[in-house]
Amino acid sequence: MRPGPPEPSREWYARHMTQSSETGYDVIVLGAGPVGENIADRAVRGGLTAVLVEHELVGGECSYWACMPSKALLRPAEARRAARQVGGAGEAVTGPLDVPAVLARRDSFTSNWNDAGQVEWAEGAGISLIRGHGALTGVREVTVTAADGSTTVLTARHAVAIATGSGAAVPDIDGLRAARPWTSREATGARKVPGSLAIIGGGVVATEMATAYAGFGTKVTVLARSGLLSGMEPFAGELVAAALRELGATVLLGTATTRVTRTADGVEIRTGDGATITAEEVLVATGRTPRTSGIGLETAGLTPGDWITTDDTMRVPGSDWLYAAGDVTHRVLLTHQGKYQARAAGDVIAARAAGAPVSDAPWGTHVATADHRAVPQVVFTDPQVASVGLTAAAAREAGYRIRVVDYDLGRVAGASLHADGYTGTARMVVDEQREVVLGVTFAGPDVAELLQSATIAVVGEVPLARLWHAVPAYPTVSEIWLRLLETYGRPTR
Ligand SMILES: Cc1cc2nc3c(=O)[nH]c(=O)nc-3n(C[C@H](O)[C@H](O)[C@H](O)COP(=O)(O)OP(=O)(O)OC[C@H]3O[C@@H](n4cnc5c(N)ncnc54)[C@H](O)[C@@H]3O)c2cc1C
Ligand SMILES: NC(=O)c1ccc[n+]([C@@H]2O[C@H](COP(=O)([O-])OP(=O)(O)OC[C@H]3O[C@@H](n4cnc5c(N)ncnc54)[C@H](O)[C@@H]3O)[C@@H](O)[C@H]2O)c1
Repeated sequence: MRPGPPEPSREWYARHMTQSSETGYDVIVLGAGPVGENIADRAVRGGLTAVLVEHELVGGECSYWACMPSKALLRPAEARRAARQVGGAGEAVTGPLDVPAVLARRDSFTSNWNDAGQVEWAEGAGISLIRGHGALTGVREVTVTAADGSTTVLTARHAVAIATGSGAAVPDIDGLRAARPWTSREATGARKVPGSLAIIGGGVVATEMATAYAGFGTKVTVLARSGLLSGMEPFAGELVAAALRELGATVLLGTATTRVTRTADGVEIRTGDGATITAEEVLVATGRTPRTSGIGLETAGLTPGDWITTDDTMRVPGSDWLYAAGDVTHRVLLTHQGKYQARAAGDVIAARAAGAPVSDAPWGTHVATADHRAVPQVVFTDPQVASVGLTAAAAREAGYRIRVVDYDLGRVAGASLHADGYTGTARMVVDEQREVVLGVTFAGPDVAELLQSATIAVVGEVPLARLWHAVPAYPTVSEIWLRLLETYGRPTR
């Protein structure tokens, strides 16, 4: 079962190539994922010309093999669960998921792995596009090799921005590569669901895909070498592990994978404690690797295969023309944060080109300050986990004097109305010295939309005394804010 989109053919490349005699642009952007698109867009809005170089699909990983298809696979089971958790409605939802319909809906979100819509958007935004593999070949110079082997040398008047993203990392586990494992691409692009699926990893991809496939009725086994979602508050991973087990998945924590073998029936996996797990397919979900090989980094004094370090304006230190943003920088591997970096990069490139003032102090127009301590993320498991800012452990490690406030989400009136037997936890991490919120985590059904309130509190460094005046409507789940504030106690200053 090797699902997913076919590689674009030569004819396809030829049909979609933007023919252009123009090879000089103000800005060249390598990689047309969500981040590259936004760098180009901001540069054009700033009065510059920009070209995107893309060797696969315009829209990148997020649109075709990551955010969108994964959420499309998760949402139907979540909607079904939500209805079933409300007495009176649940009785009307008795059948299993219609898996072919779920896959068909997923296909509509990936436009059947056709990027015509995104190409149209780029054209409308005044951005040029060149199909092919791009590589730096000199200062402000990129050479693009098309599928037919022809090359075009592009020169940039102001900047080259690298937004080539990341690919799935396949760790050096005995036999794993030879066993032809699924990566996130096959898991999000599957045409049929396997009867059983083993998942190596305990992070975001592992937990989301375990939730999706368990919801389809696949027999899922998660092999996590430590806990689940280990960078988050501990209760998040515990809640997700319990929910996965309730869905029928086997969750093995503290379990190393030592060998993987493909057999006639699927795969056989040996664990560190000597057990053998069998499954039809194995998904490796153990993090990402930068797409920085074969893109000429050495011409700029950087090391191919490494993540690219930048300053907060996304410029590579020591260079006045080379920028990078998105996954390839390893700052934060999330679409929304990469696009935020892209807006800073596109705007600062335009400002520098115009000789305009650059606002690069923390929280200025041209910097991605939030990357350091105000990153929002939703894990779309069921229950969901939504977090922003520092966890208690990270805040302590950073030297803050903190107070941790926990509250049982199920005790909030709006939550009990939202779902019968609502179970969840909220945590607020407070900087005791300034009495501002450093981080918030919500874990529970449908908490995703609560997150932006927390992000605003963290980024705005809104004093708790003022937050008392942000009154949540009754009876919404947002009343969790009132409960957290009451539990902390009203500041007197
Ligand atoms: C399964 C999964 C689910 C995810 N879900 C979410 C989510 O729900 N929310 C979220 O915020 N993030 C999510 N992410 C992370 C998100 O996908 C990435 O953070 C995001 O795609 C990064 O965008 P990017 O533009 O930096 O890179 P990419 O999306 O990887 O795009 C890079 C582009 O560059 C092109 N390219 C690379 N090298 C070259 C070259 N030499 N020449 C020409 N073109 C080149 C590639 O073909 C690609 O189109 C998920 C990731 C995975 C794996
Ligand atoms: N909803 C979302 O926002 C979303 C969804 C999916 C992915 N993503 C992003 O994509 C990125 C990649 O996700 P991911 O889950 O692959 O990475 P991750 O970093 O979240 O998790 C990697 C997991 O693999 C384990 N691991 C690493 N090396 C291993 C090895 N050699 N053997 C066994 N286990 C090993 C780690 O312990 C961890 O549990 C993440 O940074 C994530 O933020 C985001």
